[in-house]
Amino acid sequence: MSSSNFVEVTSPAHFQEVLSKDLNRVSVINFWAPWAEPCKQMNEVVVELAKKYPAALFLQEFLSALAQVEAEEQADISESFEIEAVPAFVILRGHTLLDRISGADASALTQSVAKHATTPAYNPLSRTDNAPAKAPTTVPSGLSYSDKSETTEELNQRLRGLMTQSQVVLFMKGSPEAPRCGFSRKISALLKDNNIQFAHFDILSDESVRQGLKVLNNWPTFPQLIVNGELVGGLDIVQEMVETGELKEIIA
Ligand SMILES: N[C@@H](CCC(=O)N[C@@H](CS)C(=O)NCC(=O)O)C(=O)O
Repeated sequence: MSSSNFVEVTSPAHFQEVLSKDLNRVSVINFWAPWAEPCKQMNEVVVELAKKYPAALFLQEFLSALAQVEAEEQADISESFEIEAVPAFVILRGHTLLDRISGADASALTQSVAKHATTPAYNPLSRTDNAPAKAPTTVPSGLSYSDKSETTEELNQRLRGLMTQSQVVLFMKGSPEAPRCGFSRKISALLKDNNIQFAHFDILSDESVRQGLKVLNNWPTFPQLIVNGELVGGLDIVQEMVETGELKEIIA
């Protein structure tokens, strides 16, 4: 049995080359990192899907870059698909985006692959009617704002409540046990290593909190560490404050 539909991506050039070989072929890109526990389970799902759909291509994109501290070292491929946490999946036909799935949602991935890998490619040459050609489906990027009808004032009040739920609160992607971004993984390990007790909030679970905190704290990224209700900073600042002993001072 051939397993040539299961491919480890080695570079952006390799990725482009593989996709360009057959523009009608459906590809499933698995963005994963070894330190993110949910990826292990999803990798197994991907192996099974690759067996079930031999005509589709399953590309494995190992995101060591998301685990690194320097944002500029982020891999080009994950950046171009705006991958902000692992695991994440992108489904393409040729270079056309068909769907994206964020998180360890095995059933959403299975359903999406079943839908796209078995739908024949749209081929304008075989059309027999005069209906206008349909554009490929655009899929929500997963970045949509929460549909809660909350005023800015109410949101800020909720954010202040979350920021003061404990002396030290970490707003992060995922949880300390299952971080979904390298920066969040590093900061929670740093706090644990320094025996700092902290509460955490997964900003990927609430888009209003995610966007609202950026504005309220005037800080564009996560993680955000809050001490005594005030923003201290992200990973770089906290790392520095641990080294100088300053963090322990403000917590004591
Ligand atoms: N140098 C930053 C790195 C953090 C960072 O770049 N975070 C990005 C990627 S996880 C982020 O939160 N982007 C905004 C977002 O995802 O909403 C730090 O010290 O914390």
